[in-house]
Amino acid sequence: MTRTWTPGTSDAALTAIARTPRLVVALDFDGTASPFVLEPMSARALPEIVAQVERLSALPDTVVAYVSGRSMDDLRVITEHHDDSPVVLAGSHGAQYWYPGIGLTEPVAEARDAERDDLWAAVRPIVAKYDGVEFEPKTYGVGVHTRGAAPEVEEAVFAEVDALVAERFPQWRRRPGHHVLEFSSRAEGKDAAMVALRAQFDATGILFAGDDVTDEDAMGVLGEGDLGVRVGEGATSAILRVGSPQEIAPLLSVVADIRGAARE
Ligand SMILES: O=P(O)(O)OC[C@H]1O[C@H](O[C@H]2O[C@H](CO)[C@@H](O)[C@H](O)[C@H]2O)[C@H](O)[C@@H](O)[C@@H]1O
Repeated sequence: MTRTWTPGTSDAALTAIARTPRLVVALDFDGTASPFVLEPMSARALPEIVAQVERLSALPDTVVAYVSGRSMDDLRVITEHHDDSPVVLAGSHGAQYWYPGIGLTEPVAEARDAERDDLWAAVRPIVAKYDGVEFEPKTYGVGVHTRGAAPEVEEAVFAEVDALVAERFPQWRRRPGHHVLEFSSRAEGKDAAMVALRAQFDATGILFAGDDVTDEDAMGVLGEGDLGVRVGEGATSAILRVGSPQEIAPLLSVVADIRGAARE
């Protein structure tokens, strides 16, 4: 049963995750660390969340990761990430990883670049026909954005792209999101990212926060000792729910306060 967390209140689940011996704090980016904006590459994490990410990253046995559907190159830009950062990145819904001291890890499977280029070439003219619809090239596929489009336009362009992919690229994974429809040649979801981060850092607990359908892949593999936090409305298997990205900063602050005090 999901319960709503209100900033300024205590919660046993936050206390428990803060006290886990080796903690990974994994944050979805768009809609969780960053409020939605019209232009995808202008999205940035809220400054108050960045401050808590820095606090948590400085604590012993504590790792912070952004786990996103963005391609890694774009994720590094919008998180203002640098080569000396302690922050881990998982991009392309868990198909790409950047670790401190290691950098970008090798892809675990071949990219299907030629097929992806064919997909781009087929999708671009569809997108161009509709007002307010944008094309996002992605390392393993494509995103079709409709945040700036009328509802009937969104319905029409998604139907047309769906029909194209069903006919020519039927194996590609479909992911609907907030005013975006994506297709990827890679099957990994954020569940894979939880497995990878747990193994990489020998985590005894993962705090994962996310706002979207794709984030429920991650929520679904959290277990005893972990904590899922859903941002905003929607069906979820998370333990806690907050109203908006603005409530993620106080939540992280509670965890950092308890964890910092326990390690003094
Ligand atoms: O896994 P996430 O980090 O949540 O990424 C999911 C998709 O987010 C991006 O699109 C969303 O955010 C945009 C910027 O705020 C917004 O304009 C758009 O309407 C949203 O759907 C991103 O562009 C996609 O590549 C991500 O997969």
